Amino acid sequence: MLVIYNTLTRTKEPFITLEEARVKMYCCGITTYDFCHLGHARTCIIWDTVRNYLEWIGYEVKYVQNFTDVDDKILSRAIKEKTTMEEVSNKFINAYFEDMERLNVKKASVYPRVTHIIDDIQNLIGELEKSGHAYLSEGDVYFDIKSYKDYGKLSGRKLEDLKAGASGRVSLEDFQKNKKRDPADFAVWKKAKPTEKSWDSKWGKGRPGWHIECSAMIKKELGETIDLHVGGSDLIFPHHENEIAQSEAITGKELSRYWSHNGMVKVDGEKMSKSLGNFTTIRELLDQFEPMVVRLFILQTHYRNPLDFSHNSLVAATNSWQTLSDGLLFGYQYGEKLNFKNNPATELLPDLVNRFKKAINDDFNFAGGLAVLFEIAKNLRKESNVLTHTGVTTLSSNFLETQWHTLKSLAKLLGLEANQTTLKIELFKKLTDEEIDELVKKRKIAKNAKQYKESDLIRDKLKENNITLLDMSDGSTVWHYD
Ligand SMILES: Nc1ncnc2c1ncn2[C@@H]1O[C@H](COP(=O)(O)OP(=O)(O)OP(=O)(O)O)[C@@H](O)[C@H]1O
Ligand SMILES: [Zn+2]
Repeated sequence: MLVIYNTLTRTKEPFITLEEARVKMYCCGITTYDFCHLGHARTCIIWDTVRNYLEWIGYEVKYVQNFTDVDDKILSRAIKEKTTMEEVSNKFINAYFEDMERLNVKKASVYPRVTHIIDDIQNLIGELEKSGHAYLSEGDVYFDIKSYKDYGKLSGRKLEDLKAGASGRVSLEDFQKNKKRDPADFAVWKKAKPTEKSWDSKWGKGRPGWHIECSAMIKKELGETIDLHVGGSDLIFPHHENEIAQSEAITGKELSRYWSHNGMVKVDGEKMSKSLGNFTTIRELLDQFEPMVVRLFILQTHYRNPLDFSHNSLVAATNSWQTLSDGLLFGYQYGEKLNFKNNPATELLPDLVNRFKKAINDDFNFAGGLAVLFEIAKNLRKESNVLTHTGVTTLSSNFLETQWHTLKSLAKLLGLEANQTTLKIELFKKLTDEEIDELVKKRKIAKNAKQYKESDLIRDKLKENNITLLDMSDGSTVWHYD
């Protein structure tokens, strides 16, 4: 039985869905004003893996992730680059998909964008206003926090603390100017300056506030109550608290049964973030490390804990990936010699599967699941050494194939794959310098054409031949033997 830590109740609870065998899941996505960094990658990889797992244990999952494509930061970038918010957003949404594909993050079922659902957002604000939960003030519409008695239930914050501005995130300015009734009231609709991109509304020209978009998107795509709402822990307050207030004030029903939050990626103890300038973009990272190394690095730490990023921690993950990929490549290397049947319907080894499931069923302990995979990978590597040195193995071919198949299937579920390629590079064959140069050239062409799967594959294949590539700042690539 799967149990999940619920931020709302601060306990682990059995996961029981609203409808049998179905999960309605929502994740707060990115604001589209820059390339994604490792922090964003963590959030996306964790919830992608959760979604894969839920599907594997038999749920049909509708997974919705939004793009915030209206925001002050997008606007200021558009002004700086003399372009539109739409252009800026499109560029970074495309970049997002490229990065995620490389990290093996599956596409969500739907990606709503703020600019596509302005009508729904306005309708929701209209409902809030009509029911006395929101009020118009000088062109802005604010949510009236006092009108919702449960405010603070997710974060455990008290309204009195918020009033005192204790959180440091509540703007007192509008309150002091008498625009807001309460310091903690937040904007659901913001009046636009004449030069800004805006939409007509009954409150005048303006744009939606940040929090209201998620309430509107959830309602539109998933309904009044969902099973699982996820996101980074930095969003618990105020964003998720405000989502709850807006949605529940109207429906009187809970917005989500379970609230799950992943910990932050940190650098020297501080959140990796654009504003602090301590971030490493996914693409920068993938110039140095294989995508699977990044994915493994993330899954090795429990999702609720903070994750410290350093170059050395990724080097350590590279070594772990080497072990795992040795196991994952076993059948490709020796399958022919050992007469593997390659039957996709091969049963997985039940004992290993049960241990893997037991770990993950305990609040998505992927690290526990990985421990099972490492055990299999090490066994296979041992056999691989025996085969290389003696040419024979004492274990039955059937047993080895089932182990390999189990490893491959469970690793795939975690998004970890060491696929054989259509590229004709023979494993462990000594490549000539010319062959290596040719492959480096091919990789560059693939990279320039944004065919990252292909370019990553070439680098991985060279790595398997103990050749490391270094991308230099002048755009050239040099290689050396490890
Ligand atoms: N350092 C981090 N570690 C883990 N998750 C993060 C981190 N930074 C942002 N996220 C998550 O990524 C998702 C998208 O966030 P969003 O686009 O709002 O980022 P952001 O807060 O603007 O980023 P930044 O703080 O770098 O400006 C959210 O679920 C958020 O919780
Ligand atoms: Zn949200």
